[in-house]
Amino acid sequence: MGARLEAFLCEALRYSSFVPVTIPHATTADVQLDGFYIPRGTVVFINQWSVNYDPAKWKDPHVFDPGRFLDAEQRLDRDRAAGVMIFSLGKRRCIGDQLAKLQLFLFTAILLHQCAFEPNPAECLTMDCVHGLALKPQPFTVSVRPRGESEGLFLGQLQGKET
Ligand code: HEM
Repeated sequence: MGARLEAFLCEALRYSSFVPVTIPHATTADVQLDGFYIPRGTVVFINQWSVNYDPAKWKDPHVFDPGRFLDAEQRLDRDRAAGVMIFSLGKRRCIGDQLAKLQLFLFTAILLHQCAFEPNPAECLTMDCVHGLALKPQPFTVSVRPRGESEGLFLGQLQGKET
């Protein structure tokens, strides 16, 4: 279960690429890179979206497929997971990446364990987003209800039993 959730989150980060380009930086010296000359003081971004949708790196990049991160034994393929670029690269890469991944895992696991989600049938779901430094989903509504009431799966009930 843990590996499947991790794979799902990797694919959500790759597919959404919700930080499509990184914070701008500038070169501090003239740079020669892959045949390109970049003069000192040039503003540069990393296009994370293009890395996450590179067909040479990802099979069918426009398909949402968490299974691409699982190996034959259904374990998380850590090399492949590390290939997703959302926290940038280099000296100024995000320092909160491990904390962010941990929070995403716990947050999603608890929500999925405790709640059932249903989309609003009156709304048409879309991957179109509101553009900015980070991409945000278009406004949408969702029904959330507690899961497993009769089975006593609620966190509060479980905690109540322990005390
Ligand atoms: C999924 C969540 C997150 C994403 C996608 C993300 C992504 C990024 C990106 C793309 C950068 C820019 C790197 C660059 O300048 O090239 C960045 C920088 C940074 N992030 Fe995050 N971040 C996330 C969560 C967090 C968290 C939870 C923290 C702190 C606890 C954090 C702290 C920082 C800091 C301090 C920088 C600036 C690093 C520097 O300029 O040296 N981030 N992040």
